[in-house]
Amino acid sequence: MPSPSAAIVKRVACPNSKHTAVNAACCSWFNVLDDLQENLLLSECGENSHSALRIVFHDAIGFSLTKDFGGGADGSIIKFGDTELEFAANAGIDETAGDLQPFADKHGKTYGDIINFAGAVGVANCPGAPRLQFLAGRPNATAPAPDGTVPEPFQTIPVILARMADAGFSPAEMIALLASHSIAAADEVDTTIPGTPFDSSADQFDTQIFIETQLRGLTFPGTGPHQGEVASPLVGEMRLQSDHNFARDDATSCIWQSFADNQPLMAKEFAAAMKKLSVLGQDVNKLIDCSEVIPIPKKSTVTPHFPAGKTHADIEQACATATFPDLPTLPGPAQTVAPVPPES
Ligand code: HEM
Ligand SMILES: [Ca+2]
Repeated sequence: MPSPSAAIVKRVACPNSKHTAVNAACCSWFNVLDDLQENLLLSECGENSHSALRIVFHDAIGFSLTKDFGGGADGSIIKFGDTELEFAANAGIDETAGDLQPFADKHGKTYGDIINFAGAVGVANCPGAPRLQFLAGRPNATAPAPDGTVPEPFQTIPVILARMADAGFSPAEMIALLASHSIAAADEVDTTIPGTPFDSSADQFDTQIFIETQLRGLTFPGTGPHQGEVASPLVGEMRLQSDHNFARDDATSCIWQSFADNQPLMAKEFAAAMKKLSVLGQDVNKLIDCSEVIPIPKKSTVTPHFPAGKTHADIEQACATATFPDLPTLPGPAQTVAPVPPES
C-alpha cells in the first residue's frame, strides 16, 4: 500500500516526452535518458554502459584536497580532452568522451553532468546494481586535471591508496568503488584481445569480481603478461595487478573478502562511494536532485559461486581475521569467459 505521503506527491507531465516527473526541472533529463538508451547505452549492460562508468572515475578523480588542482567531477576530461585524453592512464577513454560530447551539446547539458548522468544510467542497465544518485547542474570545467591523478594497475597499493586519500577516499571506499570491475573489460591492457572481462559476468553487477580475484592465478588470456596484468584463474579472464594486490594486501583484504558473498553490502557501499565521487569538487547545494530519472535496475540472476572447476581449495586466503566463505561450485566443465562484444 502506498504511504500517505507518496499518495500526495504530484507529478507533472514532461513536455515532448512520455515521462512524468516529480520535479519539473528534471524533465529535460528524460529526453537525454531516452536518447542515450536508444543510441548509445542500448538499455543493456554492454561495453558502452561499462565505459560510461569508467569515465566518471577518470574525470572525477582529477581532484586534490592538498594541492591546488583539479575541478573533480566537472567534465574536464571532455572539455579539456586535448590535454587529459593524452595521459596514458586515460587510454581508451577518448572513445567514450567522443561518444558523450554530442549528447551534451545536443541537449544543452554540461560535460560534467552528461558524464555523471550516463554513468548512473549505464550502471542501472546492469542487473544487481544499486540505483545511483544523480545531481544535475555542474558548471563547466575551467581547467584540465594534471597527469598522474588516475591510478594505474601497476602501481603499488600504498601509492594508489595515497592518491585516493588525497582525493578524500578511505581504503574501504576504494574497494567499494572497485565493485565497478564487476561490469568491466579491458581493451588496452592487451590490445590483441579487446573486451576481455575482469570477472565471469561482465553483464551483471554481482560479487564475482571479489571471488574470482581471490582464486589462484594460472594463465594469461592473450599475449600477456602485459604491464599491470597478472595471471588469471579462468581462460578468457583478465586480472589487473592492482585488483590482485588489493585482494591480498593487509590494508584491504578483509574488506575485499567481505563483499565476496554479500551483494547487498557491496551494492550499498558502492552507491555511497559513487555518491561522493560524482560530486567531487562540486557545491552540492547548487545542484538539483534528478535521481528520479535514473532507471530502477533489475535484480541480478547470479548468486555468489565458485566458477565451474573451482573450489575453496583454489582460494588464496589473505584476510587474517576471517576465512573466505564456502560457496557452491557451478556444475559443468571448467568455466571459460567470453569477451564483451564491441558496440559502436
Ligand atoms: C585502483 C584503481 C583502478 C585501476 C588501477 C583501474 C584500472 C583499470 C584498467 C587498466 C582498466 C582497463 C582499461 C582498458 O584496457 O580498456 C579498467 C577498466 C574499467 N574500470 Fe577501472 N581501475 C580502477 C578503479 C576504477 C574505478 C574506481 C571505477 C569506477 C568507479 C572503474 C571502472 C572501470 C570500468 C567500468 C572499466 C571497464 C570499462 C569497459 O569495459 O569499457 N575503475 N580499469
Ligand atoms: Ca560481474
